[in-house]
Amino acid sequence: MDYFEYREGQLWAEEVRVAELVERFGTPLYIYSAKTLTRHFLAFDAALKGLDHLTCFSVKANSNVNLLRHLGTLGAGVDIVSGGELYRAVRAGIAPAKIVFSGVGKQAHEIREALSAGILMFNVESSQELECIGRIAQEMQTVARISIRINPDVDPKTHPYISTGLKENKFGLDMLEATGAYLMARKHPFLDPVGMDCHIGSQLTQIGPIVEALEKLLVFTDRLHASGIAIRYLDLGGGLGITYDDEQPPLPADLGRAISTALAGRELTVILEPGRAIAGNAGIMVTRVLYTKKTPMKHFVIVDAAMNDLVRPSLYGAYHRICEVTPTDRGLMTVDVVGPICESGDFLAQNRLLPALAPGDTLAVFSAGAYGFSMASQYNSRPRSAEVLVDGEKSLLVRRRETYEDLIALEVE
Ligand SMILES: Cc1ncc(COP(=O)(O)O)c(C=O)c1O
Ligand SMILES: N[C@@H](CCCC[NH3+])C(=O)O
Repeated sequence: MDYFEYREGQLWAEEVRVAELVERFGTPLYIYSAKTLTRHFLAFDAALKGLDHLTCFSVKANSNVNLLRHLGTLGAGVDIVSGGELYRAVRAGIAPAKIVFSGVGKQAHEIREALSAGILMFNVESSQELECIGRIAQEMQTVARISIRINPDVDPKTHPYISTGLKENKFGLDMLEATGAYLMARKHPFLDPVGMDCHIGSQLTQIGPIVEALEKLLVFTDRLHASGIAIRYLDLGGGLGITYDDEQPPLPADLGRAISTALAGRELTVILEPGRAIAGNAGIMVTRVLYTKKTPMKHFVIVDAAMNDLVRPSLYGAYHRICEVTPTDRGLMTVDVVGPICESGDFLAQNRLLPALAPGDTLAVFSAGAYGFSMASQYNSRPRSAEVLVDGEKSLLVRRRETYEDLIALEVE
């Protein structure tokens, strides 16, 4: 459930008219709902009630500092995958003790930065990375808490580009190699193996694969326990899907119940790293129709947002619901909604039934709060859009629209 709704013949973001935000800030425009973020974050918190737990929002889904700060005030930790994300998290006031660091290619300077900050733990993705963290921790004379990311070889039944827990994927270690890594870490004076991690994929619409992975991990923690390695943190990653179209993904409460059942009697702190399930339906992107165009084959609606603003349709063929900001009763037409970028892959929707549109109309692209702005680029030298955070009747510009000067600011002329 989210707080974008049609009332009095127009679209509202909480208590603010979307049309008013468009007048103030222009298009393309990302609009987030603070109440929706809160609701989704608290749903995870409630789902894990009764268990020691930490919900670490996945910064890659939406890395706006203001949004991170909002989640931080609710008690969120974060999952980061780069020094840049660490920088954002610290700027947002996230307690370092609530930060976990994932990713297959952590660089030496990023490891140093994370150790200096005092993060909770590194989710280690290879034996070489573990050695590197050990070396750096020794140089810095500090102990690095680590968790090994296990690749459980479970099919998450999602888009192949965002499936991460199959043995052909680059993520994590298989259990044999992980055993060696844990034994190495146990002996190392500057490594403390405190956790076990897995993240099998994103936009998961079934709970079964997560439970299958969890059960494999629990068997492994028992084996390690027998070798004197006590796992304290079990990080199950993110991955819960959201409704873009007609999917009915499991709710955080379903996941919570499955975890509680599987963990019965164990003393583990559970960490989850949701990104999309918290931010996805807490954001929309608004765009304006520039032109319409009829060819012998198709009707095109050319809008001012493009694949540089929201790449998911082009990259994954992803579906995003698109509706008029101010609905009309014009007749329906099948159209492609396309952007100004010089690529045929630049579309927001294909063969979509929409009311006959005209230049100047505004459209809301829903479910754009996760992997929307965070994946935006300046391709075709298009300044990136503005972002606004709405909270009740208040609206705050949390990132201004880029200018032409911004486009070349880092270039050396
Ligand atoms: C390690 C890790 N944790 C968490 C997430 C967040 O996933 P999601 O947005 O599907 O919850 C991702 C992205 O898939 C990830 O790679
Ligand atoms: N970027 C993806 C999700 C990838 C998750 C990253 N591990 C999306 O837009 O759906």
